[in-house]
Amino acid sequence: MAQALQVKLLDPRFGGEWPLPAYATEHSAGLDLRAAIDAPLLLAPGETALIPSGLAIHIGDPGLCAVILPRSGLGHKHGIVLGNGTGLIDADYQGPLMISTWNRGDAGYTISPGDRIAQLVLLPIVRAALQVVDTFEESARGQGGFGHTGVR
Ligand SMILES: O=c1ccn([C@H]2C[C@H](O)[C@@H](COP(=O)(O)OP(=O)(O)OP(=O)(O)O)O2)c(=O)[nH]1
Ligand SMILES: [Mg+2]
Repeated sequence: MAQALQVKLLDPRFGGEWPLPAYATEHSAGLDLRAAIDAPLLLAPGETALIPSGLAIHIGDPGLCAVILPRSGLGHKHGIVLGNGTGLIDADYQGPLMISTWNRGDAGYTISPGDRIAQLVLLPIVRAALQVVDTFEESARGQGGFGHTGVR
């Protein structure tokens, strides 16, 4: 069962030379985001560029968010990941979806107009109603973290 999601097509190439946003396979979790640029963009090693997706969404439901994630092929083979790690799209955001694209690799990479350079995943979330306390009920983990359970 798919979740209705309002989307504005900000770039006129959608519905023409670019198909409407769609999931690549029947059970893909991510909706690929395209580089809505007008000319090829060479990202030098270490360089970051904020690339428009040509889309705007309005999630609206505070029980949902969306995240922008790298595509594994671009990330692993070409070092093209996100400058902000993971993009979080708030349910009340109505602006253009932007992709912070970072070349973490050691070779230049050229992004062409319309390339699918990242992906969007819609996720359920729970917002916290914070309760300030002085102590927590002791848990087995306590304050252990950052590898305190070892690696083997
Ligand atoms: O990769 C991203 C990350 C965020 N956004 C948009 C959607 C999101 O709802 C908004 C704010 O994102 P975030 O909260 O991460 O940025 P901020 O630095 O906290 O900005 P703000 O103070 O506007 O919340 O920016 C994008 O378009 N792409
Ligand atoms: Mg924020």
